[in-house]
Amino acid sequence: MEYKNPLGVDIDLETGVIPGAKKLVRRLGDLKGYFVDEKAYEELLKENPVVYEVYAIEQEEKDGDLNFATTVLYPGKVGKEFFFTKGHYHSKADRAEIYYGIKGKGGMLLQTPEGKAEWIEMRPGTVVYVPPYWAHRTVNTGDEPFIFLAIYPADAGHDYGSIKEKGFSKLVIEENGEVRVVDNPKWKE
Ligand SMILES: O=P(O)(O)OC[C@H]1O[C@H](O)[C@H](O)[C@@H](O)[C@@H]1O
Ligand SMILES: [Fe+2]
Repeated sequence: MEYKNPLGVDIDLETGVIPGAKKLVRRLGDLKGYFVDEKAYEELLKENPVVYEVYAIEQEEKDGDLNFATTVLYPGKVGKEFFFTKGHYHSKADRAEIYYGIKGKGGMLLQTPEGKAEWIEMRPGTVVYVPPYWAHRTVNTGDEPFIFLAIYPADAGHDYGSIKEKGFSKLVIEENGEVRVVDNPKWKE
């Protein structure tokens, strides 16, 4: 039997950086078609800001193993809609996930394949359980970076297709200075 080495790393709780992790950067340009207000999207695209960064420690895609990653989701809006992560189902759809809020303010939109949506607020210390089969997207509803940790099965994979095409049935927007979760007018069943 060949054993893997255990690993301990310290997440920088101010910046979300995991030393030695693989860094992924997603700019607004990587999120084409994701926001409802296309005019506001094109306007902000001139600056093409970084929307989020992911620091991941990933293992081979094997049953039984675990990956973990921090995400630094920057504050901002496209029209009324707060910045969010793409959102995905797992390729192995029955794989669950755990999120843990580290810094800032936001939440998670979850959705079943039938379009039933849930919104869970997250702040530092919040643990969110993502059950099998639910798509999940995080949203920054504050004015500082929203940083969280996620732990997920190494063989879960990311299935972006249906969210990219259809979006979530709910939007998280700012209206009169308040955070609102409203029906998505462009949602396609
Ligand atoms: O992949 P996205 O939907 O863009 O979300 C960004 C990332 O958020 C978390 O860190 C998850 O653990 C990652 O698996 C995911 O890739
Ligand atoms: Fe996931």
